[in-house]
Amino acid sequence: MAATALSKRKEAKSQKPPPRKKQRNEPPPRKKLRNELPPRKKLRNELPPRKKQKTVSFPAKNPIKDDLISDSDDIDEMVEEHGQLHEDQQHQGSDSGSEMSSDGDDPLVDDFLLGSDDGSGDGEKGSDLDSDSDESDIEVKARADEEEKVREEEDALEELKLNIKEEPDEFRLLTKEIGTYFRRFHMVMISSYITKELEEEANRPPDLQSLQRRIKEIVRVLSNFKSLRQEGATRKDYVEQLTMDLGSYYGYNEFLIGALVEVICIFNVFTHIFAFARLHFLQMFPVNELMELIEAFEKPRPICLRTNTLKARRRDLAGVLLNRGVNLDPLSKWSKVGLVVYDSQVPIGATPEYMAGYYMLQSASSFLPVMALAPQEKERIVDMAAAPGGKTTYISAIMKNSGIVYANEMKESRLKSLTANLQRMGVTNTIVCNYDGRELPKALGQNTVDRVLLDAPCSGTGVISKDESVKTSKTLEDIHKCAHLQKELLLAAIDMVDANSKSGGYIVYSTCSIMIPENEAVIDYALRKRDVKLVPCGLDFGRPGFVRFRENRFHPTLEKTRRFYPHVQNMDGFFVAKLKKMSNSKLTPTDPEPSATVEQGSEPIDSVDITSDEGEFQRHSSKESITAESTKITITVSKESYMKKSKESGKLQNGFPEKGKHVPKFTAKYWKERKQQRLSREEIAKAREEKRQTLREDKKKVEGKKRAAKESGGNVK
Ligand SMILES: C[S@@+](CC[C@H](N)C(=O)[O-])C[C@H]1O[C@@H](n2cnc3c(N)ncnc32)[C@H](O)[C@@H]1O
Repeated sequence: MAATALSKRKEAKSQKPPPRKKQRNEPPPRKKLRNELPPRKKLRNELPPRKKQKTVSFPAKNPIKDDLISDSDDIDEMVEEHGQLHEDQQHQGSDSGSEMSSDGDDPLVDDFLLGSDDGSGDGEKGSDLDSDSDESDIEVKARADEEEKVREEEDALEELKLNIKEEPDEFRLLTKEIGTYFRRFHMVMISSYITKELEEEANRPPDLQSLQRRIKEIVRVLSNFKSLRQEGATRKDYVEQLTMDLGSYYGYNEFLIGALVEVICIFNVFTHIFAFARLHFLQMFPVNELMELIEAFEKPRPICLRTNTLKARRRDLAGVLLNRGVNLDPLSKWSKVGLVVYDSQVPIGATPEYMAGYYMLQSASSFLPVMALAPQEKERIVDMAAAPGGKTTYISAIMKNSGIVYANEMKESRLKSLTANLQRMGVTNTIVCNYDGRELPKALGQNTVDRVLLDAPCSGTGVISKDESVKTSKTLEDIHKCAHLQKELLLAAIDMVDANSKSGGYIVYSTCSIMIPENEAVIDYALRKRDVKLVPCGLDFGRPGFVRFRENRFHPTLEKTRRFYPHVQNMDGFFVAKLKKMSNSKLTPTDPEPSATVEQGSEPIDSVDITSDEGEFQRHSSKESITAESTKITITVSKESYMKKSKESGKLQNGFPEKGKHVPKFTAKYWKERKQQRLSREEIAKAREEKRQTLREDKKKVEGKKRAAKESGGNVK
């Protein structure tokens, strides 16, 4: 019966003009809900605020998903417009921009209760009443009363279920732990209900509406955990459930949604002054930021174009395009050549200006690595992974077509687009190569070029809005593979650069991935394997790179790298690092601590083939190594012990431990040892001070002698 009543209502709704939010948040049973749902004001807090688009707002790709963060902005207006909305709905249907969720005093509820004229189930019932029937008025009324009674009973049952799993104030997190909790108190029915629910949910296709409701609720609880938490449930329970629900709702595989949660959490944990330990992660779970990131991946980024300064000036180009009906603006104050396109009456990739090579269609994030590279005229530069040439053509433009750019692309099929773009843009200083980037040092020579750009092949986890398949296609193994290739490519890039270049000696590494193993871990690896140091990217925005990941500690200078996020900069997720080559020596420098040299009789750390990411040792400039040698202080770990340790603890692969293996690399013991090494530093300082003291005394003696000689009128040698 309840099903019939509900389906009637649904049928009726479907005949209405498109009431967006109404459809999504199909109202729970009517009368009861009106009284029991929390007041609408509460809802404002439960939803993460929508990040205002900086330049241009785009239509939501998926209005249902959009709703998760947009509701909060609209609620106030909706409250105010309630009366008006109700009227509008009656007169024109409900396609007003002001939609709301089913929580709170939904106008929909009133609408229904008042018996809308939309041909809904009630409408049908009304038409029954009005029809020419042989039944008397009393019989009809009695039947109606009876039906109403039955419906109320069914509603009450429904409501009971809803109270258990859906309604905000009565929200219950279904976890096995909670099941156990109830079992402890012999509440067998509830316990088995929870277990059954969890099992059933795992086996059926995702119910988007209830997932959406639950996500909202968990977000709300996590935002005010102390007062809203459910007895017996830990924050971890909520976070785990949220991660799973976000995965199902937005269509991510388990690995990737977990990785996103981690990226956001690490950032917040380690940039908050009070967060000293990873444990704090759950105490300050940045749920709003997570929602913003995930939502940002659901929306396209602004369309941008880069003026080709070999052929045009931005002002002139903007004028011509405006005349063609392209609505645009300068991209941002950090770029002198970028334009952002709001909308266009012509296909922006097929205008005569595009064909003539006056501009390149390019995402804003793609400008960044080239800006960091800062090419100089007449230099020799390598673009190691160049197709389709967005960055190569920018480099050549900055160089004003002088010098040489080696534009390398391994995939033959992609050479076409690369050469076509080079031609279209009027680039004449480029040699196109077709090598595996790892072989390039052999082909072009070691220590022969001024700068290298490695815009590395990557997992693409920063560009989910462009390629949704990333959500489900990427696995831990893919990240491993990418990271491995990236490390090899980066070492090759470093090997090509001449550290003695008058104008250069730089390597820029970038990816459109937000995975730490593809970014910070790769740079940290290079720091350990070559004589390079990180320098500022020259980009005064973006977030600093991570200096820790799980049990890893990266070199502290990793904070000079830059991360860009769709929900923060309204750009694709991106990573940029700039390295300066300090010497052409391939000998990997030793520990950064000036106090550290290698144990007598053991191989240098550098000669260990570290295929994994774990940076137990951080690199140092050759200068530091010299200091280290001169101080002759012993390091605590040899190659043998390193290998032994790796074996014992299970290797980290590209920053991730092998499945099922926990790798406690940076243990308390390790840090204690480091501290002890630091004590050695004090010894060095003491030695230095003693030396200075001796010098001062020598100087005094000489001065004394001078004075004496002066007084006696003689000379002192
Ligand atoms: C991120 S895309 C480069 C985009 C390009 N820099 C641009 O701005 O237009 C990475 C490129 O690396 C190429 N690639 C993959 N493996 C490579 C390797 N081993 N050596 C060189 N290039 C490789 C891919 O075919 C792809 O074209």
